[in-house]
Amino acid sequence: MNTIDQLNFKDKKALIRVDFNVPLDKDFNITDDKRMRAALPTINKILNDGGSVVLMSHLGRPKGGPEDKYSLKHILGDLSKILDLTVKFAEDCIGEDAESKAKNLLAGEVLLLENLRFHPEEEKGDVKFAEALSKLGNVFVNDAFGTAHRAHASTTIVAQFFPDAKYFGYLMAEELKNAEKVNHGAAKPFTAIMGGAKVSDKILLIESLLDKVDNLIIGGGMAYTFAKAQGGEIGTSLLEEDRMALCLELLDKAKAKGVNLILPLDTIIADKFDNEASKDQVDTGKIPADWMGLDIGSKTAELFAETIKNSKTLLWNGPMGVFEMANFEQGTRAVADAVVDATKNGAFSLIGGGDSAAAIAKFGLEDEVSYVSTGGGALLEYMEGKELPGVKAIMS
Ligand SMILES: Nc1ncnc2c1ncn2[C@@H]1O[C@H](COP(=O)(O)OP(=O)(O)OP(=O)(O)O)[C@@H](O)[C@H]1O
Ligand SMILES: O=C(O)[C@H](O)COP(=O)(O)O
Repeated sequence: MNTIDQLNFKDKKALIRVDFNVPLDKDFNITDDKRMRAALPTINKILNDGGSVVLMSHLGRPKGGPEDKYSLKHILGDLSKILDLTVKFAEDCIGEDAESKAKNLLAGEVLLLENLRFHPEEEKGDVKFAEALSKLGNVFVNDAFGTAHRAHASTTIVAQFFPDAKYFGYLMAEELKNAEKVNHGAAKPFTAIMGGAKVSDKILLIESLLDKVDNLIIGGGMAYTFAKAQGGEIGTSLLEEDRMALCLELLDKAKAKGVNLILPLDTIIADKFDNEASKDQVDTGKIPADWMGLDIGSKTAELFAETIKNSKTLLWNGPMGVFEMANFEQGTRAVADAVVDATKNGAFSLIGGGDSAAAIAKFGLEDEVSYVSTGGGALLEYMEGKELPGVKAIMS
């Protein structure tokens, strides 16, 4: 793998694609800076070699033009603090000002470019736009694992302007190494834990996992569509009616492939979507009308934990309930604790997806699992067996 270890960056100007798409609150405070910290080893290696760094990223999903709330200037202060130097800023990611700031950058200095997605050409993968970006450095480094599934100008197309000078950053290499441990040659028993809101987001992943795993645990909002498809009553719980037939198909496929597909037995129900709602615990297929399932029940938590603790490889994507509300976080916490126990007993545990990573961070367990990915969609697509365009562009 072509990583930055193969180059001494002395007097080089590295154009680095990072994924600084971090969550901001309404006052533009960063609520989780993990993705920024994860890029530090790459940036520091280049600076320590005596090189300079031009950072490019997107933030959010602007509608094709500048929008203040998506400006990367909001993260400039934190980035300077984390790097312990004053990061410079270019108010447009291409053009004269960016070019002259990049050109005048001295060894040890860092320039951050404004949000790439303020130009619609970025998401279109426009070649001219990519060429304009390529003028800002003489080596291209891709360290944006979280965005590697997008064939955008800065993640993919720009690489063609650096045929002999394109490298993976350390984060990218680490993410791929850990994802690979699960994707190929995972130690058995291999258990995947799927949760989150929707079946439709995870269909391809579930289908591809059925060829690899011994156990497939399904919790979270998506479990109610399975319950309803099996003839259960689910009240006002999350339901994707048009996916019920598919759920039955997945159950059949799991059976045919000898995969132990485990669904919730019981559910914590609420009379409204509110932390202060009235609560009760019932069997998953017997939820009264007007009540909704917001977490797995205690029997289910025990059942899931038992399977998890007996596993040697674990992939977890998606929370078991509405973990953001303290009264409905128990199931997710129980699964997190079981993943930690299994890891202590020698299992390899990979946590992926924005919300599962947020849950693990909320419980303070980030250092107790094997690896927490910075990727959401990118990790899912990789696990589905798709080639990531951002990765391919460096390899080819
Ligand atoms: N029973 C439920 N009812 C309603 N919402 C739920 C339920 N269980 C989980 N959720 C919600 O699902 C959301 C997470 O779903 P999502 O599919 O986005 O998870 P993820 O795969 O971890 O993250 P991402 O795909 O964003 O990287 C959380 O906000 C959580 O509150
Ligand atoms: O948060 C992510 O998953 C990445 O930054 C990609 O963002 P996108 O889904 O808006 O392309």
